[in-house]
Amino acid sequence: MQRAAYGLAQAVAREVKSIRKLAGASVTVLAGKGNNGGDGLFAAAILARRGMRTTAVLAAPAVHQEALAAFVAAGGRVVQLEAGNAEELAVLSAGSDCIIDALLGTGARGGLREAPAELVASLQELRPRLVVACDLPSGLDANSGEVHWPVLDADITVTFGGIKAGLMADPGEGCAGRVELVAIGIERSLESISPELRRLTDSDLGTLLPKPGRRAHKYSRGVLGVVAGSARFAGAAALSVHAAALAGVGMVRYLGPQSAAQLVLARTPEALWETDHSGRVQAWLLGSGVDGEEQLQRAKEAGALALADDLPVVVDAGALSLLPERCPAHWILTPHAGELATLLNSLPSTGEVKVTRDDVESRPLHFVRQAAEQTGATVLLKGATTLVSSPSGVVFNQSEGTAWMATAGSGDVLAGVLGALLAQAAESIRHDDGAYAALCVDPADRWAALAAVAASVHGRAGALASADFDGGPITASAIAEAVPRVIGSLSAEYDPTRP
Ligand SMILES: NC(=O)C1=CN([C@@H]2O[C@H](COP(=O)(O)OP(=O)(O)OC[C@H]3O[C@@H](n4cnc5c(N)ncnc54)[C@H](OP(=O)(O)O)[C@@H]3O)[C@@H](O)[C@H]2O)[C@@H](O)CC1
Ligand SMILES: [K+]
Repeated sequence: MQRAAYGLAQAVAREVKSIRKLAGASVTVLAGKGNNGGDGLFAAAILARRGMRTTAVLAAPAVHQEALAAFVAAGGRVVQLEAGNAEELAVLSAGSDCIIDALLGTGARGGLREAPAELVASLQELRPRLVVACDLPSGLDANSGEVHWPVLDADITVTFGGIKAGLMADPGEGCAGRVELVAIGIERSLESISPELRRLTDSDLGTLLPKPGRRAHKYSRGVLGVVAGSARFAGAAALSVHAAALAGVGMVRYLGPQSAAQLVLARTPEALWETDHSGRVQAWLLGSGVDGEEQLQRAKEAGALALADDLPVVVDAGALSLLPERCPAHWILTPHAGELATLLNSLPSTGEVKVTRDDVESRPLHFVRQAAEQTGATVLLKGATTLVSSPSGVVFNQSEGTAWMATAGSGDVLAGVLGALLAQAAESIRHDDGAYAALCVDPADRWAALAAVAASVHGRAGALASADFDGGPITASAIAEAVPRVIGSLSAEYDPTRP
């Protein structure tokens, strides 16, 4: 507890010092009855000894006794939250330079209630200057990221021992601000526990990104078959094919109506327009912008071929209604929240109660796992934080993008990037050359890991494209154009171990 409190106090002191002098600055700790409140009070005691004006708002009649005694001994002021004074204390708290939210931690059941809920709801409206959450924002479920409102949005969450899954999955991640990890001596014992969620780092991405061998040629690099776009949504075809080409695929075979093919070839002359399914491919991308009987039929035929040949497939948008009864794990579905709700409702196993888009947005981790388990496919749920669930229940998540990426065509670019990675890795991933094993990714979860690589590359490309405009808005085309730079920055030019 002392290590946790010290780490929390250090983070608060650093942040306050970036705005004003520490001595004389004010901090209010909102303290609940459990050890989370204890951490907050011990941290505030350290800050009081460093010259800060400290106030503790006690949210329960009895709080951590030792921590309260330390706080009082350090000169802290104590006020008791009661029915009737929540608004007054919200105004008092919002006037301080920093608020530490230590109401509830990992021992919470459900969210804030009664006076603490009123206090936090009022505070949220008052927009405090700086909020630091102790371990996690109070009201957030540490294991799932589900949120019991009201929650005080944090600028920084200082979390102890390990990053909780709830800080990496929406909507929780959206309330947590920047997450900082403080070591408290339990890290070794956590190593044997398999994590609820995995996030790939720069070096993981560098390891898993497919790279050509030195004597590679276009066919050995992987060919992607694409059934995307339609006369109505020709742009989706152009974007997904272009993104696939930029993500390093050996070649793209495009199947679709002439009007869409013209746009595809104008944008990506490297692609081939095919009029039947006979050309060899290593992976398929089906569905982005697919509309109308004729193009749906092409997607269906490609899906049947992929099943027969045991090839990996990206199943996007319009093709999500074409799933076989049971998909293999190397079929990667890429729905957004609304599409995932529709997909779940179409499955016989979902039952009577319909899933809505709001349900998926409130419990994305739960529903992405459910979809993967019920379909047998790997499911990539698009969002500010993208979650990828393997049918085994192992979930990866990546969150490198920017809000500007919520723009038309962004999903088509992601589908293209993922298709390109699948085509390149289709062979090597099955007999892992060591890369997946080195990262402790089970064979069953390799497809999910590769999909997470695609989500990360896409997110990073969006962030990079926006940075080119000083953080300004971007188009889906700009995301695609940034993909080679992201891949270049993460991986070597070629793999010396491959022919
Ligand atoms: N684990 C570790 O190794 C370390 C943990 N550390 C710290 O401990 C924190 C976990 O502490 P914790 O277990 O005391 O839980 P916490 O959330 O503070 O209090 C829960 C208490 O409140 C109550 N309560 C429950 N729900 C409620 C609700 N909705 N509304 C109101 N009350 C509610 C419930 O009491 P009950 O009502 O059951 O009597 C329960 O006893 C963790 O987040 C981290 O900060 C660090 O110091 C480092 C080492
Ligand atoms: K907290």
